[in-house]
Amino acid sequence: MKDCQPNLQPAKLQIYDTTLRDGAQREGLSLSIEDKVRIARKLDRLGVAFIEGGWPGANPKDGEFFRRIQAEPLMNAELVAFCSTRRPGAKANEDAMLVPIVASGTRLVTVFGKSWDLHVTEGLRTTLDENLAMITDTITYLRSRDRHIIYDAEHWFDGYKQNPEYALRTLEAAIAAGAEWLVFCDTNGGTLPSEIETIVKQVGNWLSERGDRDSKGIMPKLGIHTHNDSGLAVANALAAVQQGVTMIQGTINGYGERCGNANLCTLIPNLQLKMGWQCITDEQLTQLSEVSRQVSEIVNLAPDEHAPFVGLSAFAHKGGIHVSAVQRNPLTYEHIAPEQVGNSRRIVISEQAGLSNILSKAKACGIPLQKDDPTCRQILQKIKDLEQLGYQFEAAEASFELLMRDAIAQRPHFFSVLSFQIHSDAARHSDRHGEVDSLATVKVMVKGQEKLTASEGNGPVSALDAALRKSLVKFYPAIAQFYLTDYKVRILNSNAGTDAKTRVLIESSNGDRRWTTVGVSTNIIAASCKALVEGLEYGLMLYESQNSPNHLSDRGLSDFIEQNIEQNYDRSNPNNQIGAINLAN
Ligand SMILES: CC(=O)SCCNC(=O)CCNC(=O)[C@H](O)C(C)(C)COP(=O)(O)OP(=O)(O)OC[C@H]1O[C@@H](n2cnc3c(N)ncnc32)[C@H](O)[C@@H]1OP(=O)(O)O
Ligand SMILES: CC(=O)C(=O)O
Repeated sequence: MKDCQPNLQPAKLQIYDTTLRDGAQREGLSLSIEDKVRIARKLDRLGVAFIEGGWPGANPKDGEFFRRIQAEPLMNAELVAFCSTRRPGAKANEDAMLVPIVASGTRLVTVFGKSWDLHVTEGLRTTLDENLAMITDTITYLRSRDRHIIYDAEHWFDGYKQNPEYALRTLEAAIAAGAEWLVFCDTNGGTLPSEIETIVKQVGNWLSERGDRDSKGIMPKLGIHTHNDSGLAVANALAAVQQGVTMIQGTINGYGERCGNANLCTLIPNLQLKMGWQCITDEQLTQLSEVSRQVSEIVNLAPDEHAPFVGLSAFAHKGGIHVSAVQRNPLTYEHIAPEQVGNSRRIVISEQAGLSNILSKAKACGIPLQKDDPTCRQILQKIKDLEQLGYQFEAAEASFELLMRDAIAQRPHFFSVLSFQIHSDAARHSDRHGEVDSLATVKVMVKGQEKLTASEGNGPVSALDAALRKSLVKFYPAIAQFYLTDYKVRILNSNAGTDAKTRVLIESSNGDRRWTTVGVSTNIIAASCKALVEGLEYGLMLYESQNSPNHLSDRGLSDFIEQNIEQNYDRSNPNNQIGAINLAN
């Protein structure tokens, strides 16, 4: 009877990804066929065992997706089609819903059926016996078409709690019809880990006993599918694994209906690194952070920067005490090595920093600073003073690097803004949204020449940005490649009303790298100007370091700066400071 035992101690867990089906049921997420194909290929490389591609026939995209994958099959994962049991009162072999399922050509089909009597009588408005017949009939039909069946027992835990006898009868129907997998679904996401453990254990025992009685029965394998409505989807999936299930269903980044599904980016590392189960290879695990970010890019949702394991901040250290300790031994503040999941350690600069943060950042920028160098403490004090004034450097790493280089007299000087004026026709703006309504005039000192330039824009900051670029591009053609990728404004003391201080964060890009700069002022245009100017300076510094003959060394930027710094540049000269501002409006 050994082969009738549930598979309680497998060598390998099988990851079943449903990003393309349940993930796509998330509000605000919509996938094109091209998106689905790109995500499927990434999942395939990541090493998941199964990819649920969608419900063929439910919409034209899903059918087309299966055709596309058939034409160029996956390398590792097995593609699975998803559908419900047949409609009440119909026959499976006559149900039009099942035609595209068979036509999708997959070996495996996941059929979801009702386990909860309430759903049968209320959701389907049919009888309990008819629901059993729907399960039997659908699976039998698909088996007759040579399909192998994963049976998703929808609302398993709620159904079992309300009416265990009926819930078990639905499983019996699925097993008798030939389902190879039984997947327990916490569809409403309201179950607690302790309940999951108890119920999976009871059902596992029931299956074992039943297997002992039924000598011809092939014992199905068990799976888990959890939703996150109580914030417990991952914990619930882990609880089920501890009770012997071997298929784990989930989605990348936890996308899914309502609050989402079990997040595979959290589940896989926990299973593999904490519990010792092999899900994907160690090498594939190192792709996890990248896959998480790429998928969020494809679905056009901002990545969760604080996501466990794969988030940008998952290994970011901000407190000076943490940074100091983590540099001595990463185990002090890291539960795993970030590289295991393809993430990396980051040191964040802020008023919470200590010397260790500064030294670590300086090293990363190729700036030779020593702990006993008094400049180090001066930089730290300056950060704390500026953050007190409203600056924030943890997001503005480019501004922080410029500040460090300033402190050690290694900041290259490209230009200075002598003055600027902006004229905004706000009345026109409200009438004709999006049209040019602002004019900026900028006077800069660049390579010994004073240049006065004017430019228009569809707002004061856009006009100022355009005027700055226009005045500089002749001297620094690389500026033509720079563009703004993000502009964030935060009012710091809103109780001061229109006198409030404003912090502006500007993200710039050269198409290859992105960098962020910060400006603070009671005048939003002055704050924007500071951030814009530093954005241009940092971009030029990057460009010239990469294009200087010596740039290929690790210290490319520092070498470049040492060679190019304008020793005679006098920062105490008021003409070299930004801030001579006149606003016409
Ligand atoms: C837990 C889950 O996430 S299950 C997956 C849910 N995913 C989706 O619903 C997305 C894809 N769905 C669709 O595109 C559509 O709902 C379709 C094409 C499947 C069905 O569309 P429609 O025919 O318009 O039905 P509708 O969307 O109103 O769904 C209700 C119908 O589904 C039936 N149904 C619901 N669950 C099941 C089931 N397990 N077995 C059989 N029928 C079911 C209901 O009885 C009802 O049928 P009725 O209208 O004949 O009374
Ligand atoms: C099948 C499924 O998606 C669920 O029960 O949540």
